[in-house]
Amino acid sequence: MRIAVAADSLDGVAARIVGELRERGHEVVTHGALNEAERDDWAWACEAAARDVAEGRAEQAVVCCWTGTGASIAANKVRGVRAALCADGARRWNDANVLALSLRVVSEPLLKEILDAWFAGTASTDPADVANVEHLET
Ligand SMILES: O=C(CO)[C@H](O)[C@H](O)COP(=O)(O)O
Repeated sequence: MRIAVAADSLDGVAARIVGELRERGHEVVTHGALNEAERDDWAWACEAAARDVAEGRAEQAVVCCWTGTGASIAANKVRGVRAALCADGARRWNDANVLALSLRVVSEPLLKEILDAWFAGTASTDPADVANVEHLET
């Protein structure tokens, strides 16, 4: 899978995310502090990763800032993106296509668990769940 990853700093598990995804066989596109050619402020970096998903250059994205909050806000302003701030059930109930992480809170062991759960998860096909997700596009 092609995955866009954005972070506003190299603190915490930021660089580890890229390594973990590559070890799982994914192709990674980097933004922000992970890409020296780009602006590293969270509002710009996380929007760029979200646009990769919305415009078909990536299937999923992982966006990070210190709290994860700004990352999720920046990603969710992009139409077609459903960013979840590291929340239980995000893939199944919300068909989320962007994972937002807090670099402050997430340890390396927790990062591995989150990435395993995220990429093993699939969206619910229950009509009520599908209707909720479709309504987000309207
Ligand atoms: O969590 C964040 C935004 O939600 C930022 O990572 C945090 O505010 C730090 O930003 P900066 O390094 O630019 O001061």
